[in-house]
Amino acid sequence: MKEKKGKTGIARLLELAGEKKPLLAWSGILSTISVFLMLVPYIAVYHVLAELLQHAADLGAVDAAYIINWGIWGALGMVLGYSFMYIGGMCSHIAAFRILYGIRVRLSDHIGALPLGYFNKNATGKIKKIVELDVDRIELFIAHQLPDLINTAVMLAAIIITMFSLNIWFALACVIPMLLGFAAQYSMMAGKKAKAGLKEYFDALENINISSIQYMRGMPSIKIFGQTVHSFRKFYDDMIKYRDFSVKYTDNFQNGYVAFKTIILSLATFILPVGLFFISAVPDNMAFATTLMFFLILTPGITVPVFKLNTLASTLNTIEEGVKRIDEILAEKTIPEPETCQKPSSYEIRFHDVSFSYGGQGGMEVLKHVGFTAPPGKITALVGPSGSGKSTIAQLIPRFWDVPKGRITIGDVDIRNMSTNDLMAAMSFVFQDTFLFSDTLFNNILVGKPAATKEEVYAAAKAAQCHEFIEHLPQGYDTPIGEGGVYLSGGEEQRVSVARAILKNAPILVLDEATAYADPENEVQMQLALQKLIQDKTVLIIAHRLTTIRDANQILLLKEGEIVDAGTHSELLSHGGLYKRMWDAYTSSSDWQIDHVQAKEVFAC
Ligand SMILES: Nc1ncnc2c1ncn2[C@@H]1O[C@H](COP(=O)(O)OP(=O)(O)OP(=O)(O)O)[C@@H](O)[C@H]1O
Repeated sequence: MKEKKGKTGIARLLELAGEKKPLLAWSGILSTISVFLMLVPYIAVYHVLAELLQHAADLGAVDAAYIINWGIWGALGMVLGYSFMYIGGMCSHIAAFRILYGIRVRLSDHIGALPLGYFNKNATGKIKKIVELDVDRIELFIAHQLPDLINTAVMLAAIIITMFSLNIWFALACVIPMLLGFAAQYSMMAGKKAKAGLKEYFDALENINISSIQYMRGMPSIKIFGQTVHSFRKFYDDMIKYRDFSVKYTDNFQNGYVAFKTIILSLATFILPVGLFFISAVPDNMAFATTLMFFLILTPGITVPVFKLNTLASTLNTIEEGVKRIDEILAEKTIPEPETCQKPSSYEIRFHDVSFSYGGQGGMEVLKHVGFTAPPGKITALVGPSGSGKSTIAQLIPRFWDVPKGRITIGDVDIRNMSTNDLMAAMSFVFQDTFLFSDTLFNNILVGKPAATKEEVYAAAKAAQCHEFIEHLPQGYDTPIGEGGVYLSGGEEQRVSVARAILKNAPILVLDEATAYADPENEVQMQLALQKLIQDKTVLIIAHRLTTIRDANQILLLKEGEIVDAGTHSELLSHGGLYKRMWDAYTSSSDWQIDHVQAKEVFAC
C-alpha cells in the first residue's frame, strides 16, 4: 500500500488525523469562545476606568452599581473563559491521543509489512526516533500547541481590532513596531535556508540516536579495549556535529530574536510619544486620556500572546519536518502481494540463475548466477569464506529483498506469487543472533506457535535440550528474560530459538550459524536438538564449523557470490581445492590445544 503524498505540514497532519478532525474543530471553537470571554475583564476594566476618570474630581459621584456590575461581568467572563478553555483542552487532548494512537498503529502496520531487508538498511535508532519522538511531538502540538495557537491568534486579532476601534493612532503606534519585530524574526526563521537548517537539525538528532544505540551495544568492546567515548568516533563525531550545529543555528537566529524581543517589550514607549503629542493638543480631553491609559495598561498584556505566537509559529516548522519523516516511512514500499496467491505443491527450494546486489540495479553483485535445488527431506549446506554470500542466499528466501535477476521458487511457485503469510508460515529461521523478547521464557517459545498448549511448549523445549536448564531457574518457564529477570548464555538463547522453531514445525528450515555460540558440550546438545528439528524438512544450513555439515546431503561451496563446487563432503574432499583447504584448516585448528607450557605463559601475562 502506498500512502497519498502531496500535502505537507499542518494540512498533512490533519489528513493523518482522519476522523478525529471534528474533535479538533470543537477544541478550536471552544478555545476561540474562551478567548472572547477572557477579553470581558479587560472591557470591564476599561469601563471602570472611564467611570473613575470621568468623576476624578468628585469620586463621590461615581456610580457604584455601574462599577459593581462591570466587576461581576469581568469575573463571570474570566470564570467562563477558563471553563471553555478547560473543555477545549479536554477535546484537544482526547483528539491528540487518538490521533497519536492512529498514527502509531498505522506506522506499526506499515513497518510490519515492509520487506525485512528494510531493517538491515535503516538503523533502528532512526525508526525509533520517528515512531517515538516525532509522533510524541505531534501529541504535544495537537493537545497543547494547536489550541494555544488558535487561542493566541484569535486573542491577538481581537485585541488589535479593539485597539483600532478605540484609537487608530495608538493602534498604529502599537501594531507597526509589532509587525517590524515579527518581520525581523521571520526573516531569520522562514525561507529555504531556515528549512534546510531544520532538516540538518533533525538529521543530526537522528544520527545521535543511531550512534548512541551503537555506542551502548558496543560498550563491552569499548570497555574491554580500554577505550573512551573519543574512540567511538561515530558517536563522538555525531555529538560534536550536533553541538556545532546547535551553536550555529542559535547564532543565526539570535539577532532577529533580540530585535523582536526588544521591540515587543517596549511597545508602550512607541505609544507614549504619540499619546503625549495628542494630549498636548487637547489637554482636557478626558475620554482621550482614558483611552491612552487603557492602551498603556493593554500593551504589556499584549506582549504575552505575541511571544507565545512567536514560539508557537516556530513549532510549525518542527511539525512539518516531523510529519515529513513519518511520511517517508509510510511511503516506503511494502512487500508487493500477488493478485492471485499460489500455493506450492511441495517445499523444494530452487534458485534459478539468481544475481543480486545490495545497491539495486548497477550495484556490485554479491550473488552471481546462483542456481541450485534444495530438495525436501534433505539437508543442503552452504559453505564458503566470509562474505561469499551465504547469509544473503538464506535471506532472499523469506524475501528480505526481491531479486532483480533470476527467480526463487518453492515447489515451482515463484516466492513473489505466494502470499507473505503463506511464505512466512512455510519456514522457520534460526539465526546466529537470536532475538528474545523481554518476556517469560514460556512466551518466548510460544512465539513459534501462539496457539500451542503448555504440553506442546514443554515438548519443544525438551526436544531443543533447553527444558532442563529452564526447570532449574527459580521461576522455571515463568522466568522473565532481560532486565529484572535472567540473562541467558549465547548457547542457551540459541536453544530457546530452536525450541521456537521446533514448535512452529514449518516445512522449510533455515539455520544460519545456529550453533555458533555453543561450547563443545552445548554443541552436542544443539546437534541433538537440530536432529529432531530437521526430520522430513527442506533444510538449508550455514555453518562455519564444517563438522556440523559433514553429513549434509549436498554441500554448496560459495566463493565471491558464485557456487564454485557442489557435492557431498567426501565428494568435495576428493575434488581437492577450496573445500579441502577449508576442511584441513578447520580440522587442524580443532586439534590445536594449549599445552601445559603455553598455558603457563598465557596465564602468567
Ligand atoms: N545489508 C547489506 N547491505 C550491503 N551489503 C551487504 C549487506 N549484507 C551483506 N552485504 C555484503 O554482501 C556480501 C555477502 O555477505 P553475506 O553476509 O551474505 O556473506 P556470508 O558468506 O554470509 O559471510 P559470513 O560468513 O561472514 O557471515 C558481503 O560482501 C557483505 O559485505
